[in-house]
Amino acid sequence: MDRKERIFVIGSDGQLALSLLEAASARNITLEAFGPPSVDLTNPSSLEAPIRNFKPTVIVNAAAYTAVDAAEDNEDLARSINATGPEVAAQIADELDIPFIQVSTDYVFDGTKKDAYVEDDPTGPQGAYGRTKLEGEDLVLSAANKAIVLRTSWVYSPFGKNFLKTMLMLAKTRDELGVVADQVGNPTYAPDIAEAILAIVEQIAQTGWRDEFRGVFHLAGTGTASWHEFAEAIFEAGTAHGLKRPHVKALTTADYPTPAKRPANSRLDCSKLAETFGVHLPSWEQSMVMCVNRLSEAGELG
Ligand SMILES: NC(=O)C1=CN([C@@H]2O[C@H](COP(=O)(O)OP(=O)(O)OC[C@H]3O[C@@H](n4cnc5c(N)ncnc54)[C@H](OP(=O)(O)O)[C@@H]3O)[C@@H](O)[C@H]2O)C=CC1
Ligand SMILES: Cc1cn([C@H]2C[C@H](O)[C@@H](COP(=O)(O)OP(=O)(O)O[C@H]3O[C@@H](C)C(=O)[C@@H](O)[C@H]3O)O2)c(=O)[nH]c1=O
Ligand SMILES: [Mg+2]
Repeated sequence: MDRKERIFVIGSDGQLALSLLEAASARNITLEAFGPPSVDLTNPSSLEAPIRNFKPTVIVNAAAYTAVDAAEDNEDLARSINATGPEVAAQIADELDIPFIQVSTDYVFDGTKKDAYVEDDPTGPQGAYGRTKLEGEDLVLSAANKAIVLRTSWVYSPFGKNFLKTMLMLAKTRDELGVVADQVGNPTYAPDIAEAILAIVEQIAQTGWRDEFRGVFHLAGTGTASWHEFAEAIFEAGTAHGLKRPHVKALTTADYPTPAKRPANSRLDCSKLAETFGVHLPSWEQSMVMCVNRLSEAGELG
């Protein structure tokens, strides 16, 4: 990486922000992460001074309102964090003539497609979270010429809240639990997303900006799972660390009602990313085992 690169990250303690901090520090890359109250997407006027003072060569937005069910009752707040705040950040990037990387979600799709989704498939969010994230994609692409939207899915990591950590916590107290088996997607390890973003930044630094970099790209872990299969694999990995393995009943979506509707299929075809940037994520099984091992080493499984 060109040592002159300076990466400004919006969001400081989420799964992706923490993964970016770790990946950059391991590689000696200048990257700083900024969150509320100093950089607050609900207060877009807070963005300008910290960004300009930092003199970034690229901005990565790793912040979002990610509480899928709570978003149903808080859509205005979700919109300010997922859409209108990022629009202002993208406008600033455009004024500085630097790339702006926005992270988005598989939940922009309605889930009715049989095959994996490609970037220009029709969207159709099923809930407020997906709706506001889709608005964010459009606003960012309109605001900044050098805008890259990376849609990822089912993110897990040792950090923050995620499905993998929820399952490992439930395994401590439950002999049996039910998990939906009729929603399929691509589990994605946040540290893998962070490595991919750094590789994209490096590619841009090497070749200079190219028109083909602008637009939407799918970026997800390799391989498919249902939430039920993902849970079973997590428990299997846990047994290597002495965790007891609960029985996992396969549920239908109707058996597990939630405020927000989720897509039945949200598998993402990531070939455009591989063709454009040469970036390909590891298999989710491999990364999931690394994540469980890491939690164990940190004493967080006991
Ligand atoms: N988690 C997932 O399963 C998936 C996530 N994504 C997308 O990936 C990206 C990263 O997600 P992930 O790291 O998992 O999210 P997290 O929920 O782990 O973190 C979200 C981050 O956003 C910050 N944030 C919230 N509100 C504001 C605000 N008003 N101003 C500035 N920062 C704020 C939070 O800060 P604080 O803690 O201080 O509130 C937190 O650091 C997001 O764009 C998300 O939509 C896409 C697909 C799946
Ligand atoms: C905890 C739990 C969940 N479920 C179901 C509910 C849901 O259909 C599915 C996943 O549950 P969660 O609520 O943990 O995951 P969810 O919050 O829907 O995860 C999503 O987050 C946002 C931010 C994204 O962008 C998406 O890509 C996706 O990762 O599993 C069970 O069936 N049993 C359980 O015990
Ligand atoms: Mg959730």
